[in-house]
Amino acid sequence: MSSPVYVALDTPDLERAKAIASRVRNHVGGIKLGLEFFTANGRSGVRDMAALGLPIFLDLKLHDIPNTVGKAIQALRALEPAILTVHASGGRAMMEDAKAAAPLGTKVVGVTVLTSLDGDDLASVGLPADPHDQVMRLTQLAKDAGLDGVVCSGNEVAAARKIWPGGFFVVPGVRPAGGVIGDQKRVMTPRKALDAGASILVVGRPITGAEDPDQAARDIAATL
Ligand SMILES: O=c1ccn([C@@H]2O[C@H](COP(=O)(O)O)[C@@H](O)[C@H]2O)c(=O)[nH]1
Repeated sequence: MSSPVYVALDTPDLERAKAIASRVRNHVGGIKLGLEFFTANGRSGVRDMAALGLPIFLDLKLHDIPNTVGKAIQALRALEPAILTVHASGGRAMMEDAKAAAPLGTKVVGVTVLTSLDGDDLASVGLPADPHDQVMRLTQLAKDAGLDGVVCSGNEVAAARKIWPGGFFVVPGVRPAGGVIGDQKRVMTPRKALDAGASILVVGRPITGAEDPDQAARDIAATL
């Protein structure tokens, strides 16, 4: 069975992304490319990374009016990513258009509440100050809109799975015990996040920022 770990290659440097991916490829299940990589390297960069042979998670977190998001996804269709993200807070119509525009084999998942946010952050933008409630609300909305799953933290995944037993749950904010937290506020260890119901785990800096990324990926894999 392939690893549930997707390594987040958050760099604008194509050669660095390729080098890390080549080093860790036997200990991860896929590659996650986000805005930093995509704005620097575009679709050709994604194709170069896909040539390494691992599934591609294109984490662009699209968030705009339904027509714009749908057209943006149409422009990405040829890349056939395994997973693609939109913000669930963009609303039901936006998510419906996103799913309709995506290739059949692409899982479209809705970002609920970013793992870098806590209750105070939510209150400061006028949302209910409980990440848990907001994640549940957006999980239900994503399900109703026909998406494939959601992104949430390990703290909410068990409850979200109760709402959506067949959903695909992406959990970032994953930190091996004792690791550096950085800008992440809602975190969990890889083992606990899987036990709580994550379908896949997203791990960036604990692997890419390690002195030996290969060993860091092995160490995480050994805990799963
Ligand atoms: O809520 C979210 C959604 C996406 N992410 C992305 O995951 C990785 C996490 O990187 P780390 O270095 O392991 O913190 C990063 O690419 C984010 O854009 C997230 O962290 N939280």
